[in-house]
Amino acid sequence: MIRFDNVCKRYPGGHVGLENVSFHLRRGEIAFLTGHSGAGKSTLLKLIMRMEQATSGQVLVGGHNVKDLNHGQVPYFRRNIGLVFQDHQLLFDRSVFDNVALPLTIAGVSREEAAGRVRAALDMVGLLNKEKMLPSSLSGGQQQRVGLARAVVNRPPVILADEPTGNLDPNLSAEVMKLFENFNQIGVTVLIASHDLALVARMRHRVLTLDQGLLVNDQEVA
Ligand SMILES: Nc1ncnc2c1ncn2[C@@H]1O[C@H](COP(=O)(O)OP(=O)(O)OP(=O)(O)O)[C@@H](O)[C@H]1O
Repeated sequence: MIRFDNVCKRYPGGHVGLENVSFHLRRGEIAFLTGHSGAGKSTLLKLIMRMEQATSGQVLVGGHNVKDLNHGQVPYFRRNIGLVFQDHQLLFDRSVFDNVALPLTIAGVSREEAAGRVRAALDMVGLLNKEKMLPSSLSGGQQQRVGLARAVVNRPPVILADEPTGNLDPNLSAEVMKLFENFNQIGVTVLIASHDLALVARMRHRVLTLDQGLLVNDQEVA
């Protein structure tokens, strides 16, 4: 589903983002991406999203080489990928419902059709009874779950998460990780960047480890 073949990324000024990285995340797989600050985790996720382009090597997502996408195809390509961030980037003057509906509104889905999908997504993250509330009245863990519902409302085949539990305490982090596992169990391919090594170890999934742009470890779970 996501394949990197000898991918190098150099930023202007010669900064190394990634150095000769190769791996294959199969359809329906779940994996973590770890490494110290600056190791290249965000760079790797941005290359999958085509927010950055490889300097050399190939990035394939769903069998498509992302470098072949033209400007107009990129927004459609990105609808296949649900994104979850540490700071969840919610709109604080809109209700939970409107926040989750946003990707559907942008895609031109009617409000009636959107309503069913939004409620299904909120149900999956356990927030069905909060749809009319403003994000500011929710806890940090609940806000992160709104972000997760928004990421999956389009039913994307892939979810990418960048430090999704960075601001959460250990119990809430475990709850959010459980939700990623639930999505994975219904067939979604999931890649989660996290520097929380203890949490990653407890989850017992494949771990890709970056160090100064190099993929130094790719550990499958027995
Ligand atoms: N736009 C950019 N221009 C120049 N260098 C960059 C740019 N973005 C990232 N880098 C460099 O690429 C390297 C990898 O950065 P990246 O953000 O991918 O690391 P990371 O593992 O996600 O770090 P963190 O955990 O701190 O977010 C770093 O040396 C960084 O300084």
